[in-house]
Amino acid sequence: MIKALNISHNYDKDTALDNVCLEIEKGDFICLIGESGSGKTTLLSILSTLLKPKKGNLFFEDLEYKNIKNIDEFRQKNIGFIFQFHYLINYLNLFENVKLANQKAQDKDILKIFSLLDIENLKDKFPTEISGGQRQRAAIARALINKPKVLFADEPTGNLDSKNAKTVFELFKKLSNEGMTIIVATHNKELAQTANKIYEVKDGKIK
Ligand SMILES: Nc1ncnc2c1ncn2[C@@H]1O[C@H](COP(=O)(O)OP(=O)(O)OP(=O)(O)O)[C@@H](O)[C@H]1O
Repeated sequence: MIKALNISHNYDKDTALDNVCLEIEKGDFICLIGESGSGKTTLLSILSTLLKPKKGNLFFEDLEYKNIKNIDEFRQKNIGFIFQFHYLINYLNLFENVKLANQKAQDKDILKIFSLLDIENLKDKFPTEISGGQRQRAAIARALINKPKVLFADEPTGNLDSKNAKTVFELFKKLSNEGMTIIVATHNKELAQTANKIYEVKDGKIK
């Protein structure tokens, strides 16, 4: 699904990623673990096309990223993102937040995803009226509405209690079993065990 060849990156002088090679298969559920500052977010940002690497080559299903003509369309079709902070819009209810991410989405499809995440009864609530775990599930619904081939998540459970965090990882597992490729950066080594592959990032390299 994704192939990274000799990816290096630096922001200023210090190396953030050093010659990383990685192959990710369709349906993989991968956790990137490692100390703060090791390079997880940088790697996730590069793999998800948000950040252009200084060196190396990246392929998505044999298409080289630098040959992608319309990056917005590419992202919309293929890639979903979840961040530590949900970034939902407080003035819109949960249903409207998801609809905003895909104006063409059918109402029934939004409700189906809400039901999968067990938040269908919250569709009319605003982000300020629900718990952190519920907000994060709504952010996941927003990422899923475009049916991404690859879902990236950067510390998606950093704000959640252990029960909600476990639910989120179990959902990732379910989605990967259904064929979605999932790549998650996390500090939580215990939750990382839910994944089918764990890579430790250390000093900008994959150990
Ligand atoms: N925008 C930036 N400008 C300058 N240096 C940066 C920037 N973002 C990251 N870095 C540096 O790049 C290196 C890798 O950072 P990165 O955020 O990828 O690590 P991380 O493993 O995700 O850390 P954390 O677990 O704390 O989020 C670190 O040395 C960091 O200080």
